[in-house]
This record gives sequence, C-alpha cells and structure tokens, in this order.
Amino acid sequence: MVGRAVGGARRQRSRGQQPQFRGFGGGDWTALEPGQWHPRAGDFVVKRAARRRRRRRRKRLKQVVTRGVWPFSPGSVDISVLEIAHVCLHRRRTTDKPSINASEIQRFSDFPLSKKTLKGLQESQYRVVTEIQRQTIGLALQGKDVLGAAKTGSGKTLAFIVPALELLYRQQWTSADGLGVLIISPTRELAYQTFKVLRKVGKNHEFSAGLIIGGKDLKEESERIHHINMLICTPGRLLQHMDETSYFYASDLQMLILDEADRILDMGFADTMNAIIENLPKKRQTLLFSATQTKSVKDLARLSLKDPEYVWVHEKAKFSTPATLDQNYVVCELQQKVNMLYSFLRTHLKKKSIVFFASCKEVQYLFRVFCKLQPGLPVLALHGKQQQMKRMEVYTCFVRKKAAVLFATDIAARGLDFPAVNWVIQFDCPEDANTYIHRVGRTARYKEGGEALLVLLPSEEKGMVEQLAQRKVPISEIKINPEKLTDIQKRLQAFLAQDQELKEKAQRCFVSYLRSVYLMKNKEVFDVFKLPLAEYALSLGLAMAPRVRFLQRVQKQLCANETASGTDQLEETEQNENALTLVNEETVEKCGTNFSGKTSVNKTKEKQRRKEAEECSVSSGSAEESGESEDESKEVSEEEEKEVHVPNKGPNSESMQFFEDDDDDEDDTEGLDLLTVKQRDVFGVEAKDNPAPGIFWQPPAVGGACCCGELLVKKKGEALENVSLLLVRAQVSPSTRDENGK
Ligand SMILES: Nc1ncnc2c1ncn2[C@@H]1O[C@H](COP(=O)(O)OP(=O)(O)OP(=O)(O)O)[C@@H](O)[C@H]1O
Repeated sequence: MVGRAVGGARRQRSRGQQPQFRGFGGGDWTALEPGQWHPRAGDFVVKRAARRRRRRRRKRLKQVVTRGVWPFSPGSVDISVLEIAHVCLHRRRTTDKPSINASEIQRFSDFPLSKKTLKGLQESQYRVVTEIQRQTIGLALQGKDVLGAAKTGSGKTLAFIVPALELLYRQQWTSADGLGVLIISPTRELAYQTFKVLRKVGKNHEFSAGLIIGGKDLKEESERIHHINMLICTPGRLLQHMDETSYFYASDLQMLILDEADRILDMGFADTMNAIIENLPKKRQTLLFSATQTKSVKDLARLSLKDPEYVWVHEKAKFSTPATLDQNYVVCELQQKVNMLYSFLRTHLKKKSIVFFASCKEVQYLFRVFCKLQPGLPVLALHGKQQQMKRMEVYTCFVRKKAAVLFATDIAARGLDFPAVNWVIQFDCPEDANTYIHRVGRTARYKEGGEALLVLLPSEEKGMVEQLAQRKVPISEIKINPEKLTDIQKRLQAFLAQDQELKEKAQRCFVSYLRSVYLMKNKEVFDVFKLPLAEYALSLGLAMAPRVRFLQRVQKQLCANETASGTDQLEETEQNENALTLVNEETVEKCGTNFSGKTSVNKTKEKQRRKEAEECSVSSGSAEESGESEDESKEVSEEEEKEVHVPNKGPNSESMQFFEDDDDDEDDTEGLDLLTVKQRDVFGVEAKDNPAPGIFWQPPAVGGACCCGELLVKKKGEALENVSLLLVRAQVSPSTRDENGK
C-alpha cells in the first residue's frame, strides 16, 4: 500500500500535478522505512519519523524516570524494562554531571565510562591515561567545549574518541538517529588512522562509523552516509557531501571534533571550515586538538567553541618536543645531500626511517633512483599524487615493516602514528618550526625513543636554528664525516643516460625543489638565488641544469627594478626583496582565517580549491596533502604559472629546454615492484658495508651526552668544529660499531 501510494505521488508530480494522497490515516506512515519518501511531509522519512519515534519514546521514559508513571499499555511496549532501567541510570549520570577531579585520575577506569568503552580500551591495551587524556576527557564528559594541545605522540586521539563514544552511548544513539559525531582531519591518512582507532576502541558499541575521504567513490559514500553515526572525514570531501548529497543531514549533530586544527587551516581550509561550521547546529559540543598552538587555531576556536576550557599540557615544559627525542642537524651543501642520504641509509639498514622532502616531484624522482640503487632496505614513497589506494597500501606496508625507509612529503608530517620509527630525516628544511615539530613527532611517540636529523644548507642554518631555539627545540649540530660519504653521482648519471623518462623526472625534481624554496615565506632562511644550481643538477645525475622559466622571469624583474632605481647597491637589494615578497603576496593567497560573514558552500569550495592549489606551491607539497585528485593537480600547475607570471609556452626558439613544474599524473610506482625491494645482499655490498662506519660522529667528550654510533659531532663554534673533524678521523674504529654502523 505504501509503495503504491508513493509511486502514485511520484507519477502525479512528474505530470506536473499536485500529488493527492490517500490511505495514510491511522499512523500508517510510521511504518515507512528510513530513506523512503514521506508523501505528506514531502520529505524523506528518515529524519522526521525517526525523530518522532524517538521523541515519543523519550517522553514516556521521562515519565517513568521523573514521575514514576508507567505510561505503556500492556503489549504496546517496544522498550524492555531493562532498557528503561539502563536509561534511568545513565540519565542520572548525564544530568548530574559529576565533577571529575583530573588529579585523581590515573587509569581510564577512574573515569565514569561505560563498560563497552572500557572493554574496548582494555582490549586495545590502553589502561593508564596520558596527561592530555587525564586533563581533557573529564572536561569533555561534562559536556564542555575543549581546546587541547599537547606534544606529538602524547595520545590526543583517544582524548577525543573516548568522550565521543560516551556522548552517543549516554544519549542512547541509534542508527536511525543519524549523524551524532563529526571528526574532521586534515589528511586522508590521518582520517584513516583515526578511523582505525575508533573501530578498535568502539568495537563493543553498536554505533555505525564511516570514513569519508577524497579519492573514493562519491556515489557509494552518498548511499551510505545517512546511516552513519560517527563520521570521520577530510574537510573538502565533507563539504562536497554537504553540497551534493541530498541524504546528508547534520542537524542532530552532538559533537564536532577538529583534529590537527592548525594544519586544517594551514592547508587553506579556512573558508571550507567556515562553511561547514555554518551548516552545523549551534547547540553542540566541540573539541579541538592540535600539537601546536597558532593564531589561526585561536581564531577557529573563537568561532567554533563556546566558553572553551583550554588545556595545554606542555605549556610550561622546558622543550616543545618529546624528552625521549634526540635531535641534531647537519649543515650540508645542496649538491652533497643525495650522497649524504644514500650514505646514511647504507649505515642504517636495520632501522625504520622517514625522510621528508619539500615536494612530491623530489619524492617521485629520488624514490625511483633509490630503488634502482638498491640501498639494502625496503624503500617506500608516500605523496599526494599517488592514487588513494596506493597511499593506503604504502601506509599499511610501512606500519608493518620493521626496517624500511619512507620517502614522504609533509602529507606524512602530521598525526600519523607509524610504530617504532627510529629516525626522522628532514632532507629539505621545513617551512617553519611548527612543521619541524610535527615532522620529528613521527618518532619518539608515547614514551618511545627516537632520533631526528635536520639537513640544512649553509644559507638556511642561522635563520632556522634561531627559529627552533625560539620554539624551545633542543637541537645540536653534528658533522658529516666526509670520508664516509659515498658518491653516487656517476651511478645516477648512468641511470639517466639509459632512461629518458627518469631524466625528465630528475628535471622536474630540480625545478620543483627550486620552486618550493622560492615560494617559502621566510626569506631570511630561504633564498633561491643563493643555490648552486649547476652543482645541484649534477648531483641529481643531470649533465646540465635545466633552465627554469619562473626564475628567469623573476631575475628579469629584479634587473628591471635595479636599473630603474639607480640608487646604491644596498637599497637595490632591499627593493628586490620587496619585489619578491610582492610577487608572492599578490599571487599566493595567504591562508588567513576569515570567519566573519556568510560564505556560500559552493563559492567556498571554489575558493578552497584555488587555495589548495596555491598551498601546493607555498608550503611543502600541501596540495598533495589535501588529497586532490590528479586532475585537480593540473589546476595547481596553472595556478603556479600565474603565480610566477610565466608567459604561455610558445614554440621554443631556444635550443635549451625550459622546464616548468608540470604535473605528471602517473603513479610513480608504476612498473616497479617497489614494495618488494627486499633487504637482500644485492651486490654483495651488505656484508661489506654493514660493518662500515657511520657518516656522522659525536664524540662524548664534545657532545657531553650519548654517542650516536660513529656519527655525530656536536658543535659549539668554529674552534670546536675543527676539533670535531679531527675526532671523526681519530675515533672511528670498527670495534665500536654495531651491525648498523652505530
Ligand atoms: N593511554 C595510552 N596508553 C598506551 N598507549 C597510548 C595511550 N594513548 C595513546 N597511546 C599510543 O600513543 C601513540 C600516540 O598516540 P596519538 O597518535 O593519539 O598521539 P597524538 O598526540 O595524536 O600525536 P600527533 O600530535 O603526532 O598526532 C599511539 O601509538 C597510541 O596507541
């Protein structure tokens, strides 16, 4: 009967008539299934019917709880006595909101949590709370908005997952109630990881949870989205569903969680967040978490949180990075960086390392050549130009590996929890101290130890070291032992001579690196004109440096400025710097937070896309991080062209090839069975090289503290440097090495 009537209504509507409904008296409509069209209401039944049923049930339960009335006639009851008792108990708990004294909390079981959550926590081996969990879970359970910040690896994920589960449990949330908790993460990988933790800890609950990220089938997601109670998503995809999915409702949302909030904003999602938040009910609880506190996070907090409790557990800590993290930097010429990386890996074959690069073209090229070089341990690559499936595959593969190296862009810098990472190497200087902190946070997580190595160019050293000192990062200089550097330039040249495609990748890598340096905001640290271009090209295996259009253009501009000004040299330089800054400011839209005024969802999306594109160039491959599809990546190139005012490519009259940082859409792992580059003794080098000494050195006498194999030399000024170099030669001895060269 229902089907007939609904079908009739559709036919009538398609004929342009006002539908006439019959046969729906006596409350028959309540039998409609969620998702079916409700003819009288002119809407889908899912929300309204479910809401009415729930309201009626709650009203009756309230009568039981508050007045002791039994309003159900025998036989008409759809609720068991046990269920009512349960609700009574929980109502009391929720309404009473017992004050929780954080200082008395040691274990999760000290919180008033449901048995289901506690069981999930125990089964996942989570018993004792961390500091951020101790301080925030209690506040969140009491219904307060919370802004939480704590060092990397301190357990922020559970600090929001536990209250989210409890909130829905206390409200007796069912699948018919729709979306109750929304968790927004900046990257797909982080969203996926959070989803896994939620599934683990919440497995005893009946709520449905969903992961909505870019790169997956939108239609399939749309069909399921209205059944989801807890949704984990990336901002772009969420907005797309808000725009395009008719089934998507967030009107009953109880809790909004913003994870790595500052990264969401850094990636240019400020307008998107603005639009998302406008589409959410005002009456809700909001939790916002980040490892670093920035102005934009505070802006976001102002907009989305009501009278929030600020929890910054490590605010007064002496250092802003984990105490178990050993941090060092080396100053290395640009043309030596690839050699240094290879030598490092050869001496750390049994370790698990992540190497961060500034752009995905660098990752693509160096990943390929390192696979060809077969350093003796598995090499993996993670960047935003990979297909989503590949990204997941690499992520899972690296999680499982005991010894491997992952070449990554900043897509892997935030929140990702790879177990037992020994080393984080920052091959390219991070954009700022915050990015540094997040990158090194991939090691030394939850009481584990770890080591971090930052590679700086001589021109980057002063500015970056100062920034790190200001952000309370304890870092010391160590020296490369030049005798231990393996030169791989000839091998790279040989590869490129045989493989035109690889050569093009090398050229793109070259341009892309220069672009990333040029677009960095901090001109005191990053100066593209100081880079030794010819030597850098050689170190990548290229016979000559490709000509880079955008640099030529900028240089011309600078020359024009110089000629026009006619003032003394010093003033000219200042003007040039200003001109550079102007080019950036005009074309690279800053991701400032503007939360005032209403923004249409569609417009915002456009804007956000543009910003994502720009962000790709501004920071270290951030458009990749936004999880854009390959088509969208093409927009990036267009934007970049505009940015640097490069004229349209016409027929090239010059003999030399020009290179722009065009996107190549292919998956860099194509044709290569990369994940199977095994730890085998490929050229018989392993046996020979394993006992080889490391490339860094840190004599205890100088560094004072531990000696990191034969690697590192801690520095304090020029005089000590010389001493250190001597020590390098004097103290390297096979007897002090282990099999990893440490
Ligand atoms: N209470 C706990 N007991 C044991 N292990 C825990 C606990 N809380 C978190 N962990 C573990 O600590 C590690 C880091 O946790 P998590 O990823 O939540 O850190 P985070 O603060 O979000 O880090 P980041 O800022 O890098 O995102 C994870 O491996 C997690 O399983």
